[in-house]
Amino acid sequence: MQLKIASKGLKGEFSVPGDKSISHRSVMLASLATGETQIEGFLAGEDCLATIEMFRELGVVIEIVDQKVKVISDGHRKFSRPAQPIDVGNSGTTMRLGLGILASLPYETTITGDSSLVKRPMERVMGPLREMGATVSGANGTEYAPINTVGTSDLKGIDYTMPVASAQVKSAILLAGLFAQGETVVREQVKSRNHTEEMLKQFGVDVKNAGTSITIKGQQPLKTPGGLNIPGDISSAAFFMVAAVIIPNSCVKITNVGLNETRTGIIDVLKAMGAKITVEVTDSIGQIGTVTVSSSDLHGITISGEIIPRLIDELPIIALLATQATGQTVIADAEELKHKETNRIDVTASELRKLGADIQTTSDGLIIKGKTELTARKVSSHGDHRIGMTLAIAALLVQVGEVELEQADAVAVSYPNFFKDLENIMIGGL
Ligand SMILES: O=C(O)C1=C[C@@H](OP(=O)(O)O)[C@@H](O)[C@H](O)C1
Ligand SMILES: C=C(OP(=O)(O)O)C(=O)O
Repeated sequence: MQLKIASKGLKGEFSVPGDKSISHRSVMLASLATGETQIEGFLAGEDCLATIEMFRELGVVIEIVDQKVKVISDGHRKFSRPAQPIDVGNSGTTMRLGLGILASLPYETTITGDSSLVKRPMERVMGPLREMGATVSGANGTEYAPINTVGTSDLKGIDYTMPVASAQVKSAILLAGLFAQGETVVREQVKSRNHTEEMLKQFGVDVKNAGTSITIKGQQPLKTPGGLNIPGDISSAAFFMVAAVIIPNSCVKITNVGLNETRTGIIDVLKAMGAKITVEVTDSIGQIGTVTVSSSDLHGITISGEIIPRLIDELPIIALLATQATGQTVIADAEELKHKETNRIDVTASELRKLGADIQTTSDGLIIKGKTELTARKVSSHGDHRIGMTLAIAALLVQVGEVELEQADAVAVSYPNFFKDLENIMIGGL
C-alpha cells in the first residue's frame, strides 16, 4: 500500500471500534451462560470473529445482525465436540482463554492458528491447566500449536502465582477454575488487565479481589446479564492520540473510549511526555470517556515497571511517539513484547529505523533518541496489526516521497476500518 504523506494535520471527532479484549470475553462468557445475550459495540475484527467461530464450532448459536451480536446458548454443559481442529487464526487471546475452557470439556479437542500464532508460547497456559487435571500437549512435544487437549469435568482448583504479567494466562486459569472443584486463586506479581474478573462478576459469578490476587469459587453457574455494551478500544484510540500529538496542526476528539484503569497507561505516558491531552469521563462509573488530544512539544521519559502491562499493546506506537520527543525515551521491563504477533522489540526497532529513527533494542525494551525527521522508505507490518498501524502513522510525518507499507491488510485483525477512519480526520485526505 502506498501512503501519501506530509500530513497537513488531523482534525475531527469520532469513535473507535469496540474493545478487543472485552469483545472476546463477551462472546466467551455469553456462550458459557445459558440463555440469550445481546452484545452491542462488538469489534468485528478478524481476531474477535475467530472467537465467534470457535464457539459456533462448540455448538453455540451466534448471530450478527445490524452490528449487534446475539449469543444463544444452552450453556457450557451442552457444548458439542467440534469435528475439526478449531482454527483461531492470529488471535492469541482466543487460543489462550479458549484453552482454559477446553480444559473443562470432557473430550478431546485441537486448537490451532496461523503461522504467527503457532510460534507463540503456550506452556504458560498449558502448565497450570495440566496442574488442574487436563491433559494438554503441543505439536510434536513442543509448547506450540496445534494444541491437543483432553479436558475433564473433574478439574481441581489451584493456587497459582503468575511467573509473567499476562491477562491471557490469568484468564485461562480463572475460566478453568470456574468449572473446577474447590477454589482457584491466581496471584499476580504485577497487575494485568482485569476484564475477565470484572465481566465474570457481570455474569453473576462470585470472584474476589484482594490486592493482586483473584479468587474464584468453582462450579458456579453463569447468569447472562441479557445485554452488554462494549466501549471503544483505548488500544485502537492510542494510534490517533499519538498521531494528533506528533503531527503539527492537529486536534482530535475521540468519544466512547474505554477507561478501565488497567488499560490507561498510554494516557499517563502522553501526559508525562508533555502532551496536550484531556480526558472527560462520560459515564457514572469512570469507565468511559472522551479523550481530546492536540499537537504538542514532547520530552523523553523512562517507561518501566508496573505501568508496562497497562500499555503493553501500545508500545510500538509509543516508540514512534518517542522519535518525536526531545531527548531519550527508555522502555524497559517489556520482554513480553517478544511473544506477540511478532517480536515487537525487534520489529518495531527495525521498521522505524528504516524510516530514520534512532532506536536501539535492549533485552527487555527499546531506547529511542529524538527528535528525528522520518524519511520515505518501504516498510512492512510483518503481518502484525499494531506494527502496521504504527507505520501508517509514522508515514504521516514524512515530508518528501511516499512510504510503501507492505502487508497493510494486517490491520483488519483489530481495526478493519483503520485507514478509512484515518482518512476521515486528515486535512486534505490520505
Ligand atoms: O487478555 C487480553 O485480552 C490481552 C492480553 C495481553 O496479552 P498477554 O496476556 O499475553 O500479556 C494483550 O497483549 C493482548 O492484546 C490482549
Ligand atoms: C497481542 C495482541 O493480541 P493477541 O495476543 O490476542 O494475539 C494484540 O492485539 O496486540
